[in-house]
Amino acid sequence: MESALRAIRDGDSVLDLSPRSTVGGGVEDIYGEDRATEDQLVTPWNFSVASGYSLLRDPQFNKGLAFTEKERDAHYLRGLLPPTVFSQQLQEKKLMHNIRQYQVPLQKYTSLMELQERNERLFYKLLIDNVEELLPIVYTPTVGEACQKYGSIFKRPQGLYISLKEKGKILEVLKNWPERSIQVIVVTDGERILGLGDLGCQGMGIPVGKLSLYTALGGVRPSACLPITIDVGTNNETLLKDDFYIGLRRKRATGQEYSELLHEFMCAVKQNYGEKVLIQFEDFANHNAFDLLAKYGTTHLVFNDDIQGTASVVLAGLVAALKLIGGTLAENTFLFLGAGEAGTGIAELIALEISKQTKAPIEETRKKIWLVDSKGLIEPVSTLLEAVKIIKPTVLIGTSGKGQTFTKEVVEAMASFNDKPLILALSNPTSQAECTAEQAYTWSQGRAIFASGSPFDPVEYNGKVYVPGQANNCYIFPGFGLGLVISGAIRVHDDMLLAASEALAKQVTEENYKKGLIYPPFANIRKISANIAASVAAKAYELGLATRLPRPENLVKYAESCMYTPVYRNYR
Ligand SMILES: O=C([O-])CC(=O)C(=O)O
Ligand SMILES: [Mg+2]
Repeated sequence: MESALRAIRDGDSVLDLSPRSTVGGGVEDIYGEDRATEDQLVTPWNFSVASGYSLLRDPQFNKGLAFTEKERDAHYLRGLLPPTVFSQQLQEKKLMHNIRQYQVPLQKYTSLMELQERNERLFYKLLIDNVEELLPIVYTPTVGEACQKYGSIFKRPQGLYISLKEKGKILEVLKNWPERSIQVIVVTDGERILGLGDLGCQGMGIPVGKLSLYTALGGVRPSACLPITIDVGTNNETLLKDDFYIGLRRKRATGQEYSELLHEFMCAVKQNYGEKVLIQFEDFANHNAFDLLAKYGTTHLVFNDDIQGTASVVLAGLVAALKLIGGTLAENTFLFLGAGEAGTGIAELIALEISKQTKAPIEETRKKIWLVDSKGLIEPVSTLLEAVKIIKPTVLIGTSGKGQTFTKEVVEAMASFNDKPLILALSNPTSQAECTAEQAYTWSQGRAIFASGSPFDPVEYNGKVYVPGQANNCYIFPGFGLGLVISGAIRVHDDMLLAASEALAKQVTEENYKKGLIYPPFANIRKISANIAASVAAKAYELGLATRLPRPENLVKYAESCMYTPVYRNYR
């Protein structure tokens, strides 16, 4: 019943997930409640029409001062609001004015989170209309600081917490979440939050932030998004001793204890939401990230943003950069600092793309790609600087999670044998960036093409303004996920990552290139996402992995028509 209501309410929704009619004219019992026997537990959900005071307290429906005179009469709001009626535009103007008064980014973050919990549509209106200004607040880098202080700033839960205490009961826990038509889950276990390390249960800020971008940038409706944190403990001693820590006070579970909880979770998700729910893994530690992707990639619709999303966004930047530096991908030599999720993911995708372009086997194409980790593992090279001097890469990519590792000497060496060295400092947040934009431009005498994971302001050097790019996976994952959702895809395939990459690179205009940009501006991100979604969906159909049949003819138009818009709805 609830999903039927939801489908009516969200006329602009991405997919109609209302219960299917059966052949006999009845309604399919998707949640198995009609068939439940006495000893099976069901949740006694009760849904009613919100009005009056409770309508003002419901973030999905609240419009604050924007309720019209007619709505105030019809919904028992008289006297509960001051007499003036504001437009959504005026509300937006007021809020942006207020947010700009705060000097401290974390204050901006908490005020935005409070808005999200008070008036969801207004929150998304702000985020969409002011994306370049607000992205660094709700997302990298401020979200990192928010996670570090999550215990202190925690007010209301914004997602599901599944801890070892819930072992054996995960399906029940999923049923406690008030929404049932879930299309995208972002899940973390908090072990490697950005480049900040193990933040345990406080990692929740990441799934919450990523999903708000799924809605704002990718147009997946908010009620279909579910943030989840799996709490198996933390090895962060500071948090374990912190009075305000919100998670389990124990060391991380590993081995069988860990994999059993995750397996129960993965099974419960599929059982509860079906085959087409996308599970995005986020900020797991390396070993678990690779294992989970390999283990569930063949049975579930899973996507690891740190491995696959980052790979796709970086490949797009490289393809675009070739317009500036010339040559083909295969003619370049790549050196990575950091052989974890991002480094390995990017390296593999570059090798795959080169192999497709040149028809050379991937074992061959991997040979132009070098990875160095923090211990300098390629014998006999022991430092990054030595590696740079010996390998003479054209492209240097930092994915080590450690700040200030692209030193002056390293950048100067890159600039000594490259006319336009391509330098990507991808570690997040800003404090972990391998070098700053200013350092890259100054040390290369303004010749570097630079992009970073976290945003940097434009830099003036020798009277010229350089605009750095932001090679962040948020260019890819919202559109990628939308493409999976609108095609009803049931598995992710590497060719979809290549399709997304290509679609993103195509969005870079001549005007952008003239400014030295290898990524398009975020201001157009919804159009970019629709194009990425269309390419990913097209690939899903081509590979026979799509279930939404027949295939819509114009996939870009279809993607656009599916995207959530945050304008207020009128209430009867
Ligand atoms: O969150 C971001 O900005 C990018 C990302 O996935 C990470 O750094 O883990
Ligand atoms: Mg991440």
